[in-house]
Amino acid sequence: MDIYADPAYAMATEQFRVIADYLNLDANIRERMLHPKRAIAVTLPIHRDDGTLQTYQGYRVQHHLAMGPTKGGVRFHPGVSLGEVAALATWMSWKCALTGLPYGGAKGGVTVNPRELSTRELESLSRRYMQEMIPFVGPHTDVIGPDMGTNEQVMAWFMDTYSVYKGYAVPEIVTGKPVSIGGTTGRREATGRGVVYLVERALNVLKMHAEKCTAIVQGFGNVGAVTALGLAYKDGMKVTGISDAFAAFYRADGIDVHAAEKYANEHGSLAGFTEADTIDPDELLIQPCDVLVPAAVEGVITEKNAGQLRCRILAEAANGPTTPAADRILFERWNEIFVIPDILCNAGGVIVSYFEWVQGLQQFFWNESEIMDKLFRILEQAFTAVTKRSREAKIPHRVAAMAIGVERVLAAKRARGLFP
Ligand SMILES: NC(=O)C1=CN([C@@H]2O[C@H](COP(=O)(O)OP(=O)(O)OC[C@H]3O[C@@H](n4cnc5c(N)ncnc54)[C@H](OP(=O)(O)O)[C@@H]3O)[C@@H](O)[C@H]2O)C=CC1
Ligand SMILES: O=C(O)CCC(=O)C(=O)O
Repeated sequence: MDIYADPAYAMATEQFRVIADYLNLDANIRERMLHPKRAIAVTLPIHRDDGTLQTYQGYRVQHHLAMGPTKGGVRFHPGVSLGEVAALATWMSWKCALTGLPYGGAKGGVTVNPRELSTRELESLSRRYMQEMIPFVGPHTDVIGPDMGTNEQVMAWFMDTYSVYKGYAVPEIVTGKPVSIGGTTGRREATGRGVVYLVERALNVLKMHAEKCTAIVQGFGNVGAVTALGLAYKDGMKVTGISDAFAAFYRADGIDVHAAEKYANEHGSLAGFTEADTIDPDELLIQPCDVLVPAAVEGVITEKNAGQLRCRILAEAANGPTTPAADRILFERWNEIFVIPDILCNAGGVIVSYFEWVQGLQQFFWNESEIMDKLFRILEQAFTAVTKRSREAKIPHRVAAMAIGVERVLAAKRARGLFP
């Protein structure tokens, strides 16, 4: 659809076409399954600290409503567009269905560089975004969570704005919020810990030993940093490469990831980190390693570099890191590169968000080991289902993962009589 014209939406559309062909879906069903149910675009005016009024563009896309409320994060990033948000919402649908969560997919975003805002400006923007969304979201309609550029504090402002409007605390409107206001233990680390768990499962299938492996992680935010720390200090891997939006680093003998984390926390980015050599960010992705983890933006594995990747496992922690053209190359290399597709690889975040929502609705809280046990059980089921389907049908992991998700959404829509 033209209103969603964007490279990310073109990717989501093309990926869906591959699955629809594989599942032999007829044309009417394809249309009905792919296009988002609702798209909301809002203008967000805020007063800057210098007294000027500035407007930002915000979005929320709710992909389908057949299985429960919609669910997904809100992204604050300069590259946000309606089409990107629609793509991310679509991927959320397949991810939630693959992992058995009772949700349709959603995503939100604001076209802004949050680094350019003061804390007061960021609070104003976050509150205004939630104010504009109040008619369209709710604990049983659409449940908001974090994504790139947003964090626990932003979730707390969202929750407070919604609760003040309602007149009572509604923690279950938002997940990824601080534990002090009804957040869950384990959400902050959930996505990265899920990535680490799935990498361990892939190593197990490939009969590889973590302590003999090297890893490169692109992106050093919530997901990338937790993943790099887990691979290094839980699994004993040598992390030879890391990067963020400002700089990329490589060290064949291994990077001290704790030192990098400390540096990034103190300086706001990895730029200027001296305990590894700088490297061109594009070159970083094609260095030899056992595990490559893109954990930043979409479309970084392309037809240009897919043939040059020298990893054994590609763990897609980011949403949509691999373009369809790159995918075709990876399909040909599927005996060389074990792909953990994004909708499986980064599902730990939304799974623990689901636990947070359930705990909020019940006002009954679980401890961290209960959360992690339940998280790993769901990831294990999804990993087993994807690899089994792939093995039996001789299809790549992404096709298997998406096919399971799409089939489940289709089954729900059929059961409700949404198709004639
Ligand atoms: N947070 C979550 O729970 C979930 C996140 N995801 C996905 O994981 C990915 C990362 O999200 P998250 O960690 O939350 O986001 P954060 O905002 O916490 O971190 C993003 C990281 O990516 C870096 N980055 C941005 N652009 C580039 C680039 N072009 N090259 C290299 N690094 C870059 C940022 O650098 P800098 O800080 O310098 O800007 C930052 O280190 C996204 O695709 C997101 O959709 C998926 C599931 C759940
Ligand atoms: O926890 C959430 O709802 C956000 C998760 C998310 O946005 C994602 O999985 O991409």
